Amino acid sequence: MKKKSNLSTLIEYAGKYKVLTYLSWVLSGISALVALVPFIYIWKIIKEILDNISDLKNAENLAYDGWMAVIFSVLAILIYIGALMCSHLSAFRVQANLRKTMTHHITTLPLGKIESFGSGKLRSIINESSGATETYLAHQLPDMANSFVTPIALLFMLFFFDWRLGLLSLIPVVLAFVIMATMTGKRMQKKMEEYQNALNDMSNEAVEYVRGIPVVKTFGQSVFSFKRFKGAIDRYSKWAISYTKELRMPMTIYTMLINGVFAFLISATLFFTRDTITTEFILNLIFYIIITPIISVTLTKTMHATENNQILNDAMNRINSVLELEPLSSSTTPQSPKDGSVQLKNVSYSYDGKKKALNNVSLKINSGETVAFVGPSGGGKSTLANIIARFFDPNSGEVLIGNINSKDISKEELMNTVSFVFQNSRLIKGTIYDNVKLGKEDATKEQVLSALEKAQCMDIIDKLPNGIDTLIGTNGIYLSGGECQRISIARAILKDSPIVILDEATAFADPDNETKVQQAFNTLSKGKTVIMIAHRLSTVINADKIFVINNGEIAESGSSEELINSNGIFSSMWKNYQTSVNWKVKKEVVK
Ligand SMILES: Nc1ncnc2c1ncn2[C@@H]1O[C@H](COP(=O)(O)OP(=O)(O)OP(=O)(O)O)[C@@H](O)[C@H]1O
Repeated sequence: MKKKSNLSTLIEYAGKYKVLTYLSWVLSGISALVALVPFIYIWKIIKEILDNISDLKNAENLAYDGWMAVIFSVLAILIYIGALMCSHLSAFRVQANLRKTMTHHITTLPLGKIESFGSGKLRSIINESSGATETYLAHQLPDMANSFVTPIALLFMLFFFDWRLGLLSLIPVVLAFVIMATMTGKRMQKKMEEYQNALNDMSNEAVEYVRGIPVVKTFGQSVFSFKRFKGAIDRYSKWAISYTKELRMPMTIYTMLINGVFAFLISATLFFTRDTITTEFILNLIFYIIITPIISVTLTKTMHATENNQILNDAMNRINSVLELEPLSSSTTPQSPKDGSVQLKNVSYSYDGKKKALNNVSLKINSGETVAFVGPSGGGKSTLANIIARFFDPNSGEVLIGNINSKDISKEELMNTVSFVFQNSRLIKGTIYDNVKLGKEDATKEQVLSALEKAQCMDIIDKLPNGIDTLIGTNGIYLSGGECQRISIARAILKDSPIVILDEATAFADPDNETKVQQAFNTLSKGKTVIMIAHRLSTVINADKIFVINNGEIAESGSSEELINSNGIFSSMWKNYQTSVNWKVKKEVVK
């Protein structure tokens, strides 16, 4: 099947408004034609002046022709405005529909894929790339229709008035075209690509540099940290200098040819018509001198058309990179989980198709059990928890929630069955009430307050100016990491799902916060199946079962007592932990 061009794909997004896009081209083309009519009246004016040079009183039509030139100029502008109105109406539709399609598509994607893609990149594609399509459709396309019609009409006019002058004025234009082709060919497209890369590189390094400033300041590394940023600037400037040098000669010749058509015309015609010069010929010559600069304007617009197409292709490639992300499959005959158990059967997963983050993992967690995933950093604990919450589907194997394959449970029911409290909980920009109510749409204010109380959040509410109706994220009202996590726990308490996954924070700023988060966790966990991604061993000791995850596999499993006595990975982690606790205690005593 023939692949649709980016432009036709884009126009489809206008729906029934796409007719306006076509209309804008037609109007813009007509405006280009009408814009040439005043030149004919100018020709008539010059003719009348030359014919009546001895007594200008006889030139009776001067005022009429002058007015006609003005009327047609205004008419051309009005038609062009009409074209732009049509193109804008359609382009805004396209932009809005593209954004809607992309945001809707994002809601169907696995959460893990969105995280991997990067929220910054997604935001930039939704805003900027769709914005680029609006500029293209609203302005550049009608202009391109205009600059397509103008040269054809001009060509016709050039040959109509005097074919010899027409031919002469075309010589520099053809030469300019040849030079333009060398400047926009394949090699130059590659150069443009290099330019985009150098630019991206420089802006990435700039962001990294700014991000790293606190570390740089702390460690007094100002010169070294600037090195990479400077390297990117140097690479860009080297590219810019070589590009400019390469284009220096063709660009100079191009500009001279395109702007010097009139000079060429004068000298060439004077040379060829030394003996046979007539008034009519002078008239035509003046007319050609007036009209040929339009060629340069149109040609320059054509040159930009290539650049505009490149920008559109780049935007469409980015938009497609989002739309081509595969959504989560959903079952046509969804089933409900039978209980709060979790089972994995031979689950494997790889982020990049090469290295396995999980390798043939099988495990069973009974309803109501509290289990902990522990193990070295990068072992696969988070990946395992993400697969259970269906942030990803495994490459092979099955995940059963309440004895039902998670793919056969509707997305809504799965969300109601599994709660995930993240380590770095992010809150949405809204009131505390809005944030907690996300856990249960139809919750009453009393239920929200009770959840906040159970999650040890009352001290947070008390210090906020408007209590639970305080808008967070604005007016200098921000919460600490531990406070955000407690609000998220309140949300999970309100949701009251049978399975809870807790990604434990690695460190707390103060002991009071730590105790409160711990108490909130305990309340949330009551009567639930709890899966804890544990980063600190102190919290896992009471778990019913501990799974030690290493290199994407379950290296050991059992109760803390069994594992401590088995001389395996957990046992050595435990010994290290004990030593560090003793060390801390001794330090306290010495103080
Ligand atoms: N989004 C991602 N894209 C690519 N690779 C990833 C991604 N997330 C994790 N990985 C890789 O998968 C492997 C398992 O990582 P995972 O985060 O599951 O480990 P972890 O045990 O939770 O580590 P930590 O305790 O440091 O959080 C690691 O090799 C990691 O580099």
